[in-house]
Amino acid sequence: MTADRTHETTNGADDQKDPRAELASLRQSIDNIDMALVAMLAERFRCTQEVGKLKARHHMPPADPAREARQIARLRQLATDAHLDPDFAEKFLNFIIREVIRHHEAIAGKTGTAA
Ligand SMILES: C=C(O[C@@H]1C=C(C(=O)O)C=C[C@H]1O)C(=O)O
Repeated sequence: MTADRTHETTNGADDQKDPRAELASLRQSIDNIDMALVAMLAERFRCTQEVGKLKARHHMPPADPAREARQIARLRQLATDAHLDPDFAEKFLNFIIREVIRHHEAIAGKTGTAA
């Protein structure tokens, strides 16, 4: 995409900015945020894989509903404080946790008592 510079202005008013340049700039920020999200998710899954191995070794259940309830309450409060929809934040965390539990079940099934 090429930005058309003919609409550039020096006063910075939103309605006088080149909309294509503004869109490209916002998309650059979105791409940076997505990169950080992927890095953070990868790091979270690296930790939860270790938890899964630990649990399998010590015959602990893959899921911990009490811990999840505390996390959801905390995340909902954080979301509210950040002006993010807490229902969306809860759904997002539940989606991730379901995947983690699936990994833990797979680790327990694979490693059995010898993990
Ligand atoms: C990671 C754990 O295992 C499961 C996954 C959780 C998570 O992804 O945050 C939380 C609780 C457990 O159901 C844990 O027990 O801490």
